[in-house]
Amino acid sequence: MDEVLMDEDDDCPELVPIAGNPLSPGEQIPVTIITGYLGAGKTTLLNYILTEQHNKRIAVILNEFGEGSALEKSLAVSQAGELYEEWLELRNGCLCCSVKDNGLKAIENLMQKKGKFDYILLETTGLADPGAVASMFWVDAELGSDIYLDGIVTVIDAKYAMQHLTEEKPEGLVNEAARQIALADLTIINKTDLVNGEELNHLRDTVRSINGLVKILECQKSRVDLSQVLDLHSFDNKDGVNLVEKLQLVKTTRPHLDKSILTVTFEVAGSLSEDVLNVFIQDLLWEKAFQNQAGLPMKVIRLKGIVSIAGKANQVMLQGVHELYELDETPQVWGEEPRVNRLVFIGRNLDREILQEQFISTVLKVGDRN
Ligand SMILES: Nc1nc2c(ncn2[C@@H]2O[C@H](COP(=O)(O)OP(=O)(O)OP(=O)(O)O)[C@@H](O)[C@H]2O)c(=O)[nH]1
Ligand SMILES: [Zn+2]
Repeated sequence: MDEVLMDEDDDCPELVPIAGNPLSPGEQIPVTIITGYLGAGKTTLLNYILTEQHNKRIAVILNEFGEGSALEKSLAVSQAGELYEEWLELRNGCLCCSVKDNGLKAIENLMQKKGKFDYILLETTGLADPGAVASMFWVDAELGSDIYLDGIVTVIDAKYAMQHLTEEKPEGLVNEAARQIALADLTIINKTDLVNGEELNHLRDTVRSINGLVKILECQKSRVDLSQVLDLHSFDNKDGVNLVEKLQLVKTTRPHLDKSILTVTFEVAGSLSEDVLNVFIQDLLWEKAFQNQAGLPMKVIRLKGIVSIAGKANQVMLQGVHELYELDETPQVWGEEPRVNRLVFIGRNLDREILQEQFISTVLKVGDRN
């Protein structure tokens, strides 16, 4: 086991070099964020992935507030069934905060010195907002990092999830368990041994009512098919699945819980001016300018879409997490059929009709329909 030393004069932990292949430039490594409420089964999932037979060299970052020094974070690397462990020493003990300063850099340094990982899994603490962690990796990838965000996986405790989801929060505060589901690209309902079929159905319906986009797996002891967890490509379009087809299957949901998060989706034909589309998104995400019928501001947690930009032959993908969003041209070319913008919003106080009207009046008013 090698020590990772923190140089007092340096923001970045210094890592003890170990022989390995240096990272070849331009090759990006996926990171999957594993989130979920306290005790849901995140660590069980990571341990399962580390010990399961696979041909990937997976680095796992456990972000636990354990006993003992909160300044040490374990970084486990599994290769060909063998487990290596590294320690990341983080200045303020919280990976969510320190990833930004030095954690990410530490991972990159570790790869430079120890050789490339094929995959990184990062467990966030039970109460962390995965959106904040996700945003960092996302922004960093844009800046030419070696790492890209593959997806957010939320582990759900079959027995206690409903209790967590229905917990009353002070006005204005988001229920953390619901937020973790809203942000998920994949949810794993774990501990199905502790509930009956009826309870499981109710939980599944509730998860679906929050996030109309998410894939749901069910298991015990976090034993899931790894091919369903890794390489989701949730933030890019390299999974080979046509996003248009995927988004077409999404339905606007009815909230199961009071004041809860829900999914809203609509489609509008025509092509948009990119500038005006930016105005709409910024009004929604940054200015919180749109209100529902009760006069409450719409708050979007996750946003996904395919839009048609006037003058562009290719489809453009829209992705958003909290206030961060991105428009990205895809390799997919629009066909002969009329172009349709398809958007999916997950958040609070969302009203499909009002949102669609706002979209039409902001974005299509400039008369550049084709
Ligand atoms: N009955 C039952 N218990 C499980 C199952 N999966 C995990 N557990 C247990 O649930 C407890 C919590 O599991 P962890 O994997 O530590 O959960 P975690 O999400 O990492 O927890 P924190 O890091 O504390 O938030 C452990 O005692 C596990 O053994 C399951 O499918 N059924
Ligand atoms: Zn854990």
